[in-house]
Amino acid sequence: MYLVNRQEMKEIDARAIDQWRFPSLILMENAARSITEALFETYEDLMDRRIIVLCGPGNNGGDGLAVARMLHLKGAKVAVYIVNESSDQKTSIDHGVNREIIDHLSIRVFDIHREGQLRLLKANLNHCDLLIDALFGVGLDRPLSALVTEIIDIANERDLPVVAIDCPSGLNADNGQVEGAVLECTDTLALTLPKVGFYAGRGPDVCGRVQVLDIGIPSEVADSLAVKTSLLTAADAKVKKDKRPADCYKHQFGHVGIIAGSVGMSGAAVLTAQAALRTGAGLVSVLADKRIFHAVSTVMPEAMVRPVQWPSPSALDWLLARANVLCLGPGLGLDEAKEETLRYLLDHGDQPLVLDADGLTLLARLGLDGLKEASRELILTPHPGEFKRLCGESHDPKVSRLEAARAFAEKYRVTLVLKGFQTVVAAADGRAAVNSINSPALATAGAGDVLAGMITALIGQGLSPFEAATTAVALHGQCGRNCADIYGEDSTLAGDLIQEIAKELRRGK
Ligand SMILES: NC(=O)C1=CN([C@@H]2O[C@H](COP(=O)(O)OP(=O)(O)OC[C@H]3O[C@@H](n4cnc5c(N)ncnc54)[C@H](OP(=O)(O)O)[C@@H]3O)[C@@H](O)[C@H]2O)[C@@H](O)CC1
Ligand SMILES: [K+]
Repeated sequence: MYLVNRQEMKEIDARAIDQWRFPSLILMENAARSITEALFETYEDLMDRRIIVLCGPGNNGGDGLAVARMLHLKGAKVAVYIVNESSDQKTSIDHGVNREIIDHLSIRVFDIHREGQLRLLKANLNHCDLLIDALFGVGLDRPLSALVTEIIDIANERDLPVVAIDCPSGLNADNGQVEGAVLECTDTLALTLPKVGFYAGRGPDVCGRVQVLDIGIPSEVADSLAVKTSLLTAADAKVKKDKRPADCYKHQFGHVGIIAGSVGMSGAAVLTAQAALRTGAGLVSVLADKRIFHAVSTVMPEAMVRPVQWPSPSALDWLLARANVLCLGPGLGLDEAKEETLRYLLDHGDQPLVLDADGLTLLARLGLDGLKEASRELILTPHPGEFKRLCGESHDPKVSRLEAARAFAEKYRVTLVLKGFQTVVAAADGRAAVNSINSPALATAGAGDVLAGMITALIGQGLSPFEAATTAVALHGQCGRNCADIYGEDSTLAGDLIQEIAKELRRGK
């Protein structure tokens, strides 16, 4: 699903109106109907609640007025407060139309133009059971005024359920930043598409549950725009590849080469390889330090494990001659021999290479300058600490994770998987995706090794690095959610995730 910024959303609305000839009032009416339906679905006792709709002067406020009308006509208890402090009390055209309609109904409508008029709102908020936020949507383009800030502060103090129409007021839909105040919402009902700001900065704290509502704009309108950002949802956890033919053989499904594990970290090699096998890799070869060879090979009879004394160009040549994709790093260690191993691999072979964990620390030591000229596709999977190390001096904590990941991937011509809550995947061509399939169960040792194995296996089966990374990230998140249900968030093991890969892949067929 596309994830849009303000400009893109406005452009989609404008094209729907100008090129697809949808009257904007019809879109507003559709929006209000979808929002009203969602409210009834989300709050079963909606008819018993005392509802306040806070409206701003623009179309977001117009949505609020139309929703208030629909709720009122269904018999709900609604009061409307319209906040408009512009000197001439100007409103958008569609806001004006909806205001006229509502003025002919028996709904209580109050105008607030200045601070002295807040007394009634304050009193009514004490007896309110649901607040609908229609102050500002994607049109918020400057810091909030003192009046609006005060209203938002008063509402936040009440600890009420708050439903945002399109976007929580005060949240910058481009980057999740907040200047001054933001209305803390229980639910955000996003119109047409989710906004980038929900998944950046303060967004995740203030949006609550996000639902995306259809308001009748055909999907072709968004397709006609070159939107480069997407949101990974459950639909992305399905592997987009053909069903295996009846007469298939293992060499059709890729040969994954893994360089991982060290004394004390043999499990990292095992988890990476098992995850690759469960994700459909036809063959998996592991180069493992000879001191952990037995530990790795005995628990994993399905993989080909070669004992190695690092550094070993001959072992790497052996792997390069066989594997069609490589993964280096999980539990590998950081000694000189490993540095030499990575250097050798960067200079030899043309298979896509996934660098994870220690592989990334080694890369940071070697320096990133050569990456742009690399003869192979590189996929880097850092957690925030490793990313900071990779960026070095250029790391800017003020830049959002999404934009930092996108800039890095473009600059170094790599696919970047910036892990964490709402993992970001970015491609060298500027595309990026944010994952919404999260689970605290994934915060466990070895979960990253599993993800690295999954990404590598999917590349081995022919998916592009970006496709493989986005699919694996969503699938991994879904496995985390399944494990949280089965074992609980606290007790999930990385190995449990691997069992879930099998169930999810079967389900996705
Ligand atoms: N277009 C469509 O087809 C559809 C749009 N839809 C809905 O419209 C929303 C976008 O509507 P929008 O563009 O009117 O912007 P909106 O979020 O209401 O805010 C702009 C207003 O607020 C004002 N203002 C801004 N910042 C301010 C501040 N800090 N402090 C005070 N005032 C401030 C600004 O004032 P101005 O700059 O004009 O002086 C203007 O009056 C969108 O999120 C969705 O909900 C749906 O109905 C579906 C169809
Ligand atoms: K809003």
